[in-house]
Amino acid sequence: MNADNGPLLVATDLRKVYGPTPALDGADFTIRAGEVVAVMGPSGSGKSTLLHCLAGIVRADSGAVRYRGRDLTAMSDGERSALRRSDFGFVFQFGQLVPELTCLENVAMPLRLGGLRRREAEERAAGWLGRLEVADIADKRPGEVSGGQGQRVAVARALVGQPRVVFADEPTGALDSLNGERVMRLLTDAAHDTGAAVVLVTHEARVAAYSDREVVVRDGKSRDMERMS
Ligand SMILES: Nc1ncnc2c1ncn2[C@@H]1O[C@H](COP(=O)(O)OP(=O)(O)OP(=O)(O)O)[C@@H](O)[C@H]1O
Repeated sequence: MNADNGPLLVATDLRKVYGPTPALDGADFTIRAGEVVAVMGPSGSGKSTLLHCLAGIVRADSGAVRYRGRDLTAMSDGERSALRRSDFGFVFQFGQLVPELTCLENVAMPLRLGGLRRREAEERAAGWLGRLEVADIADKRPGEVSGGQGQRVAVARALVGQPRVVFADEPTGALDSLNGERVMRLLTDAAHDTGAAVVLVTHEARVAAYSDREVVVRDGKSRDMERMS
């Protein structure tokens, strides 16, 4: 199904309430392999909740999330975490690197957790640091590098395991515009090269400009024109 670039991840009529607050109120979403889709909308509209449901971090109250034909909402917690580790990568706004580890060790960590030997994991991690143009800070700890460098390390860590989908929630939110654009260019180039899809939550038009397509969320509702029957 995906070999011919069919939908990779499809969400239908997602609903989620937090107490009296409807965070999602009938949200649809579709992404294909290799596509970069920006999820846009005002603050509090439900963008992050949608991303968390798509990634299987949060379970929607109703609606379906199908990933390569499998319904995420019907999986056990263990199955969903295994899927997240094997198929998904994550980049958040900040605070995602382990402060005690070097940048190289941070990037190698997903591979080490997957059972790869240290030497091979670190060789691959070094390759990704080079690709993200931060090879020179491999031995520094996250507290010793700039915000832009740290985000490039986080992107390397998200991509090192060759995920099929990268979930990025305001990945440039803490960066100035020059560094933000650099991170977006490196993230989208790397994703296009590896064929990974990117779900990019942002409220900034200049960040969304790096996407192939935009989905707008308003009051927990999203319209996805690409939705397949
Ligand atoms: N864990 C939670 N507990 C309670 N309410 C929540 C929780 N997560 C989200 N909400 C509420 O759900 C609604 C949607 O939040 P969400 O974070 O998805 O919006 P957003 O569009 O990503 O916002 P922002 O752009 O400000 O990050 C908001 O009213 C928010 O307060």
